[in-house]
Amino acid sequence: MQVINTDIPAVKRVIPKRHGDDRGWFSEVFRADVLAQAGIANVFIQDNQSFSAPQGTVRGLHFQTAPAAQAKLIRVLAGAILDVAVDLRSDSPTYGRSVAVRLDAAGGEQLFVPAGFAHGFCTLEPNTMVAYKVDAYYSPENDRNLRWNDPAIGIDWPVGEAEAILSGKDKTAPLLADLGRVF
Ligand SMILES: Cc1cn([C@H]2C[C@H](O)[C@@H](COP(=O)(O)OP(=O)(O)O[C@H]3O[C@@H](C)C(=O)[C@@H](O)[C@H]3O)O2)c(=O)[nH]c1=O
Repeated sequence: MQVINTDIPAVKRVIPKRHGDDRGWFSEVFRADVLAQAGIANVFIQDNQSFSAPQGTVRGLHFQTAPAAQAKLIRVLAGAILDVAVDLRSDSPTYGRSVAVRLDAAGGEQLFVPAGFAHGFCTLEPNTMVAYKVDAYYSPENDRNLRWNDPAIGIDWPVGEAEAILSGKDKTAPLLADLGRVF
């Protein structure tokens, strides 16, 4: 398992090793000790899974505020996504900047997104299944969102507003400038 910093070093790519043979492959997809050595010592306590039928589904951008702020470890079980993290740490030199990484079932790469970031993804294939671990329980009172295509963030999404499929609440999410200090 390799752990590689992205352009925002707190967000990390996690690349599990695959042991291939005639049957297929075997992979350790979660190793607390290896991740801790690489600076990911979070205790994950909830596993989530979502299925998106249409390609071009956008979920996000989402985060939970304190005391329920969540770190997430994301992977794709079927299909592919462009996975995005936006830095919302107000004292960060990269505040408002984002990183985007392709995650797919074929490659098995994962993304670690710490607390202090908004997270979202766009499905790049139909019938995409995403699984992620979080280190704080779901808390509807602390659940917040941020506009996926806020020009102030400038994420290079693979779909435009006309094609993207979003939940009602994500369509009308606040802009970064209207969020205030959240972390
Ligand atoms: C996130 C979540 C939702 N729910 C419920 C609330 C609602 O009725 C239904 C669907 O919720 P949402 O529309 O928020 O689901 P979704 O848009 O898939 O939300 C997720 O998006 C990605 C990008 C994330 O990063 C996640 O943390 C989460 O916010 O599931 C839970 O019961 N537990 C949870 O942990």
